[in-house]
Amino acid sequence: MAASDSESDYFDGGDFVVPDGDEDGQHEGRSSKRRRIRPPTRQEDSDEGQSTDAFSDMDADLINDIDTPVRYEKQQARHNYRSFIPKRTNPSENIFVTQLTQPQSSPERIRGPKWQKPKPAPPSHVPQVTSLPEDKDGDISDDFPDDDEELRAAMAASLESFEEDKALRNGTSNGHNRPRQPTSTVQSAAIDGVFDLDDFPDDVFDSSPPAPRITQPNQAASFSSNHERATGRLRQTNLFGMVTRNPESLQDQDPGPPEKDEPPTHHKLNLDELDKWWYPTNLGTIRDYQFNITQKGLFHNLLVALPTGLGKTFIAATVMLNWFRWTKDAQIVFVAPTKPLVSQQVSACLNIAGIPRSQVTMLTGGAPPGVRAEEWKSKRVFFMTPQTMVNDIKTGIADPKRIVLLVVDEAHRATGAYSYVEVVKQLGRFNNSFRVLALTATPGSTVETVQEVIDGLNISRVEIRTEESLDIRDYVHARNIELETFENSDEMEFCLDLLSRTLQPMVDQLKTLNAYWQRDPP
Ligand SMILES: Nc1ncnc2c1ncn2[C@@H]1O[C@H](COP(=O)(O)OP(=O)(O)OP(=O)(O)O)[C@@H](O)[C@H]1O
Repeated sequence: MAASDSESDYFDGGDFVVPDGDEDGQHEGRSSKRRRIRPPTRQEDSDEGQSTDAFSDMDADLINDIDTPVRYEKQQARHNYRSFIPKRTNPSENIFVTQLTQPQSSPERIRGPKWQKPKPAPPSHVPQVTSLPEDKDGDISDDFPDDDEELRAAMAASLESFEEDKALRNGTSNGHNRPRQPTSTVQSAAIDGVFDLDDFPDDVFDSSPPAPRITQPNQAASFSSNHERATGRLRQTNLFGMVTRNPESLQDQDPGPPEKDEPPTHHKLNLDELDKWWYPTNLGTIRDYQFNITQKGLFHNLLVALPTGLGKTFIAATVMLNWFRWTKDAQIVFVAPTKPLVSQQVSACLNIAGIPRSQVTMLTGGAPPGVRAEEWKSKRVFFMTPQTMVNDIKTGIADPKRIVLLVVDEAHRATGAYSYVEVVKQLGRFNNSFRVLALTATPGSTVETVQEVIDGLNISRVEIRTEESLDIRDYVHARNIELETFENSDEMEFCLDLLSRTLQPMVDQLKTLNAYWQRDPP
């Protein structure tokens, strides 16, 4: 497989290219795919409105840093981005691939070598075998491992194709009209072992892609003449005349998923931004796994299972930034299970991505409904708990049709009747055009639990990495765990006993309500 093929597979079908020069070579393997572009100007963000004070829970430094136009401009200047422009309009297929270092392929495709005895060629193509040595009974000599007519036919076709290749490369013929060598001569050469290495295509000994295409000798010949003339490329065959895989030959056997026939989204799209997506580079090195997962998250309802500390928030912030830019007034909601987590994620996201502060708010149940209603009308990015979100949808404060992206933190909680599931259910009732990005470090201990999360959040694709995954190994720090066991002192035991006795009446009460099953307090 050519290097460019591998790379395009790696980048999800080579969908993203740099439109013009200014290549940035600082990240290996990406020089032709990415370029640094200028940060957004004030003009570009001019429709973002004014900042408000509804963000009272936020980090004071953060607010100081971004709450005035001048400071915001400075903050934007600090952000660096690269933009990626899809070559195709339908950049990725619905194929489940979790290890992006492998080429994308349908899961049902047979991998590894596959060999099938060639079927006999039709009579008109069956070569003469007059030159094959025979013993006195007319049988083929034992010098040949197999006396199979089909095998000889295959070998003849294979040799024929080498001749075609040679003729093509010498430019003496187009391979289609060239005068045919008498078959018996070709076979004699095979028997005498007089192959010229120059006759082999350059890539004939390259390691082949997994499953060679099974082609009949006569098919190989016709493939050669049509395909090679069409593409100007040589094909790779093995000694049995089978054509090995190449991207063109895959098309007829791996059509991919059917085209989706979806109605267009009701969200107002920002046509100027639709042809590219942005990837912040202000954190430093581009990490391949983050880049690949982010790209998937933009186009699929994605469950990301990534160990702690590997930058799930960065992925979320980048997906949010792009949906923010792609749409004109659609809303983005980031839900986290607790208020402290929500607050932490606001700061982290705003520090990473260049979403304008004036469009962001954090809504908690503590804010009066009037304030919340006002925020839902005027802001585009919301950080909140799922319970608040459900309430706001049910009370009509939030318009579920305006939501274009839902980011779910600690997504493993999305089971049973947890509010995450309810949020997705409520959104789905009114809105058939919203993306879900679910983040977790611990997707679940059983397949059933993970499936429940997938079902509960309408997930269509999963990206899982463990600490052993190849593409994250460089970023996982070795842990040195030292275990020390301490005995409780008498004083501690006394306190525990007192606490236990205090809790006992409540535990008994819970037991009678069938809400707790143990005899003693935990
Ligand atoms: N590409 C990157 N380059 C440098 N630092 C990064 C990059 N991505 C993330 N980080 C940093 O790694 C740290 C952990 O990131 P983050 O909190 O997003 O991880 P997480 O996976 O969300 O963790 P948790 O599971 O605890 O929520 C942060 O300090 C963040 O700034």
